[in-house]
Amino acid sequence: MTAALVVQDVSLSFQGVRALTSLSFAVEQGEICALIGPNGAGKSSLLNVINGVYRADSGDIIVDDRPFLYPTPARAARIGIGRTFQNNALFRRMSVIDNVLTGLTRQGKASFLELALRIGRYSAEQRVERAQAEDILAFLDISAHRDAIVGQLPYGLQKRVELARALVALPKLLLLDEPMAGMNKNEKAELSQFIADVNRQLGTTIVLIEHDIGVVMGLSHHVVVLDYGRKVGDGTPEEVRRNPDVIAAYLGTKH
Ligand SMILES: Nc1ncnc2c1ncn2[C@@H]1O[C@H](COP(=O)(O)OP(=O)(O)OP(=O)(O)O)[C@@H](O)[C@H]1O
Repeated sequence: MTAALVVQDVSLSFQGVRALTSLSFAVEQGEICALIGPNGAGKSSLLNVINGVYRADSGDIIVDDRPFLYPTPARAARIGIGRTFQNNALFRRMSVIDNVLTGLTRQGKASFLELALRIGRYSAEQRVERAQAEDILAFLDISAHRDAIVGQLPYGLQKRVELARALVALPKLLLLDEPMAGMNKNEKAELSQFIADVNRQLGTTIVLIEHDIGVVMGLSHHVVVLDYGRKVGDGTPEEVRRNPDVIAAYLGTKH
């Protein structure tokens, strides 16, 4: 089976601080892979390398068997990589539907003139995009909030809107940076269910960073553990839970 993502010998440093050191692992198609590790282990940096926010000092990111050369976030979106961020990055004063539509802005083919005059491919594209956005709102059960101002919604719903925005372009690979951060138990259970539905029903491969080990064990098929930028565990949730190096990395660490 072709891996959806291969991280191959990736290293990254910031002015001499090593964030990632010779990191390698593979994520199979259709998997939910959790990245775990103590604060500062390099998890967010790794997501930033995968979707082209940072350029690795060395090593390769391989997506669907093809090296992802000269990565940028725009190129990542074009090859089917979607992303949410650790801190809610929604437009708080805009409506839910308008926020979700911003997840599609790079897809249109209408010319500048068509856009300016709102003619030709512009209106056809708008109809298609609107339908795509409505579909994803329905899938995540937030259609009733389509016209609500995002900043006025409860936090759990805002996180679901963020997921909708990342999903509206139907990415093959979805990167979620701490999607449950700041949530209570019920909100976590609800979002976990939606993430599992996305994975099963849309077939999206998912890589997520999560600190709540209970959520990780319940949701993921595969767990990769980082500590000080190095991989210290890689396997099924059960294998990782029994790995003494992983236990050592977590001992004395509050999560
Ligand atoms: N833009 C940056 N400039 C300088 N150093 C950075 C930058 N981003 C990350 N680092 C450093 O790289 C290392 C890894 O950080 P990173 O944020 O990737 O860890 P993390 O595992 O995501 O942590 P957390 O769980 O706290 O989000 C840390 O030492 C951090 O201080």
